[in-house]
Amino acid sequence: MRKDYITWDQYFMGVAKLSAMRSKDPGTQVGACIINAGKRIVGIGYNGLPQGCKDDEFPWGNEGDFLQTKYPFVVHAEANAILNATTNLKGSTMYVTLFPCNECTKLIIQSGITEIIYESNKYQSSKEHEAAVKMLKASHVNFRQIQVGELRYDKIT
Ligand SMILES: O=c1ccn([C@H]2C[C@H](O)[C@@H](COP(=O)(O)O)O2)c(=O)[nH]1
Ligand SMILES: [Zn+2]
Repeated sequence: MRKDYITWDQYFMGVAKLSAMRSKDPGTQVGACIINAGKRIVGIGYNGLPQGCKDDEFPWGNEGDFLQTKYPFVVHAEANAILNATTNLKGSTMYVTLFPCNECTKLIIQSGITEIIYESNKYQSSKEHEAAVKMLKASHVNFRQIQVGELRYDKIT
């Protein structure tokens, strides 16, 4: 039997990372993968524009006038994963490449997801992060950080 197979955490975070690679955002690419209690993938998403909004007709910058930035337009990866879900999400787990913002946190809680496994926490000193953590704790949604590193395509044969 092979001994160097990947763990469930590496597998599902790997799927989230693969999903993030579909993002057109030049700044931050985020991917999310939701699994049910039976370790089946039930939702997947990345940060991108809503249906019908063409990637080359909207701004991708992050500075200047609000309407000239991506912020009012991009659907967050977690929201897309929840909206793409194929089943009820009660008791499910979300793997996400970036700690969810406060807005995604509300959706996660309301959808019934009870665990978040994330990798990057690059906005941990923001007020949004503080609000997200406060809501997650109040709602008893568990969260933990894992580091799985870079996806290696040369390992796929
Ligand atoms: O919970 C989150 C938070 C952010 N995102 C997306 C939204 C944007 O496309 C990028 C953030 O861009 P920055 O240039 O790092 O400000 O990440 C998300 O999908 N989920
Ligand atoms: Zn968000």
